[in-house]
Amino acid sequence: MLLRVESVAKSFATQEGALRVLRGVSLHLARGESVALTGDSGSGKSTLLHLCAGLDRVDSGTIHVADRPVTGQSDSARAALRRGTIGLVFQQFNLIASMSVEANLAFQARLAGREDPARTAEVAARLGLSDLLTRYPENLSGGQQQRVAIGRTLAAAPALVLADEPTGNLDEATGDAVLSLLLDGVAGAGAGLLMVTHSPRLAARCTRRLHLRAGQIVEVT
Ligand SMILES: Nc1ncnc2c1ncn2[C@@H]1O[C@H](COP(=O)(O)OP(=O)(O)OP(=O)(O)O)[C@@H](O)[C@H]1O
Repeated sequence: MLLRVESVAKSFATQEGALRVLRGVSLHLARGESVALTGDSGSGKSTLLHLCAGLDRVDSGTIHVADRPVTGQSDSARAALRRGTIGLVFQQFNLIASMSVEANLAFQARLAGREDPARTAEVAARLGLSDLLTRYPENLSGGQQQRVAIGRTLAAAPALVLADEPTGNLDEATGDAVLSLLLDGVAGAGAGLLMVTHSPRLAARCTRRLHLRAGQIVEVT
């Protein structure tokens, strides 16, 4: 199993006391699956994604990615797992402003120890970025920037892609096109995708849909 989340609980301390955001969340995601995670604003979607990425710590429960534990690990061990196995795509494109598109595309693969110019070129071609390689992020449209962010992730060949509203900053038509590239790229690589989205329309394009309600997962069929 590529992603295994078992009975995860997470609270945040607030001025009104502990806010129990996740109350025993379990989910499984296999290779080749794309799973949409929907839920009302504040239901804990981003919190769950961050926990899966090892960017935050659970209160209780366990998370494994590619059979390796995320929970109960040191910050550096979680960072190493993230670098090697997980690709992150956020609503904010998070490109490195001082680097060209080509350097941005290669950056994560290098961090993962998997720099592969042929794969990077192929990903660039597939995402329609081949003519933009020498540009800098500030000279790209939003849709182009997000294609670079997705390309950067795919060029590193992660087993699991975690995406938080990856098309949230894009207009509908551009977002649809970018999501197609993300879904095709993940499926083509035999990876798995967990994608947070507000949009039932976008969620319907994934192979499976989960909904967070009152701190727990409900499967939507
Ligand atoms: N570091 C934090 N400290 C305190 N509260 C937090 C923290 N992070 C998140 N929260 C709270 O936890 C709840 C869940 O937040 P989260 O961002 O996971 O929701 P979400 O479902 O992704 O929401 P949205 O759809 O609006 O992005 C919210 O009430 C939020 O205010």
